[in-house]
Amino acid sequence: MPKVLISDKMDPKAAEIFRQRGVEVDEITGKTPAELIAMVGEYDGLAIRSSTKVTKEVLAAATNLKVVGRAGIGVDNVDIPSASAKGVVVMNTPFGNSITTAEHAIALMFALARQLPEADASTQAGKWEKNRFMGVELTSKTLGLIGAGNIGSIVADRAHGLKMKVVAFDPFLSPERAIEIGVEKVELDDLLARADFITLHTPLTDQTRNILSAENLAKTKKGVRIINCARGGLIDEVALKAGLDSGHIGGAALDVFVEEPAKASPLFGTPNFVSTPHLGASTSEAQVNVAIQVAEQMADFLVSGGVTNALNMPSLSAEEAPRLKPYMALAEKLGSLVGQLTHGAIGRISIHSEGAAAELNQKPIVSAVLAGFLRTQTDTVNMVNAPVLAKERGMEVREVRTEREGDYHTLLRVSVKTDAGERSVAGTLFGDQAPRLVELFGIKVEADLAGHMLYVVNDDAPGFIGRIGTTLGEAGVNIGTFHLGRRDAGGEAVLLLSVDEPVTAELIANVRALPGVRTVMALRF
Ligand SMILES: NC(=O)c1ccc[n+]([C@@H]2O[C@H](COP(=O)([O-])OP(=O)(O)OC[C@H]3O[C@@H](n4cnc5c(N)ncnc54)[C@H](O)[C@@H]3O)[C@@H](O)[C@H]2O)c1
Ligand SMILES: O=C(O)[C@H](O)COP(=O)(O)O
Repeated sequence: MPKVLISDKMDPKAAEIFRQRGVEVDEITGKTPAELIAMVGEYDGLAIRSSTKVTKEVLAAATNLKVVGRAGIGVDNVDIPSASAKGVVVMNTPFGNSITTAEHAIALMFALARQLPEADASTQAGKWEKNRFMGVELTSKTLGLIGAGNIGSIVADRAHGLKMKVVAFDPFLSPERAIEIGVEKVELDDLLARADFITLHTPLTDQTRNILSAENLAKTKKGVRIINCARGGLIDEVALKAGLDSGHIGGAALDVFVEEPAKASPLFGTPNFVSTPHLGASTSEAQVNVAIQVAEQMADFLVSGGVTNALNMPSLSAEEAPRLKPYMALAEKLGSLVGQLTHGAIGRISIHSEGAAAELNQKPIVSAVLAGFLRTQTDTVNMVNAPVLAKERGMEVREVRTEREGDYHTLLRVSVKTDAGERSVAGTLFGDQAPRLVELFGIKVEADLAGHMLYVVNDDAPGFIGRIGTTLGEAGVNIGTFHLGRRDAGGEAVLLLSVDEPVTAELIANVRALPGVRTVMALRF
């Protein structure tokens, strides 16, 4: 039974779903990195929010880990390259807390417009400072969105209801989408110059880090109010403090900080500064959503191989998984066969799906071919890291589909281009389930690729089969299956034998010494 650790505070629905789906679950929150490292080895899955840092060190200690599930959106607390290199799938729940976070941004915008936290503190202190607090209306003001994805577009929708004009800076926003969500797409400098309120909704990347730098803050309209419910690090906090102190910035509300937990920011106590402790996603509705989603996604993956919302692997629905599974087994075997039979650098690998195979999601099939191929070069490859490793090794990966059926109702062909030319192998599924090799380097064969095998290329001549049978018999090696194919009578022939025990170097030497033998190799599947 797979075992999952929930290491951050999560709605109880998550544990309930794991148990219902046959996944054992421990909930242990608040552990130090060292404590997490000591315990993570026993788990197949790790369910987290933003507190648990899934570092390279944690991943190195996670010897059984297959999946990290983020109940939320941001995955900047997960070392995704290290997870991919280790073959660990990383998934998030990209929509479960979007509305809640957008609402928090709107709440902070109101808090700034009417100085609600300061007015509340003063009133509860018995001061009744009615003349001290003078707010601004939101109606007719310009809201500048930096990032107009899921959350940014919900903020835009709510802002329209408040009769605000919305301008957006997002290099990846298409003009059509901008029209659809009712925003004016602008350049950053234009936004900075025009916005009365600015709200940030981008991930933290090398391009967005410090997007509100001292220089850019200086380009804003005097009195601008700024809200950040996305990630600390998008705003230069020192420059923000200076802008608030000088009065150029009329107010700032941060839900997220460069250092979290933020316990001693120089911004604390600054007039017109409002803060919350990373509460963007903290509503009961959002927490139930993300807990249910993450548990279902992780259970799907651990129990039936379905992949949803993975950041480092193609999606594969739990419904698709059973249909794709035999294809992935075939793809991995074909990849492994060409990997074992090919020597030297590979310039290009092509994966051609024909007939029924062409109707399927190709990404998992391609990943499986690459994993099978690269497993002959490295032990650490799997479906997650295979495309990355192939790229690192300079391999060009081509995907071709032909929906028309050829000789077989379904066929996968894997071709590799090396210095010696292009060679290909092809396989089908018998009864839509059992993988079978049907072509090997242009020669028709029909073989099951399983266990220990002996591959022989020889001259097609009478008596050869008897001689090889005798050689194996004398070595005490039992033959399981025997598959033959030949290019033409008297020409090149191939022989694929499955044997019950590993093929020894001595046996290979004995077979190689037989008359007419051109190539002998041991294969393992
Ligand atoms: N405070 C919280 O509790 C909380 C809750 C949920 C999400 N978040 C954070 O909010 C952020 C946005 O979430 P989302 O769901 O809207 O993500 P999203 O991926 O749907 O949208 C992000 C948008 O940023 C845009 N973008 C990327 N690079 C950009 C750049 N250089 N300049 C301008 N725009 C750029 C993208 O094109 C995209 O449209 C994430 O970082 C997420 O972690 C915070
Ligand atoms: O990216 C997110 O989903 C938010 O930052 C929420 O983080 P949390 O789950 O720690 O509240």
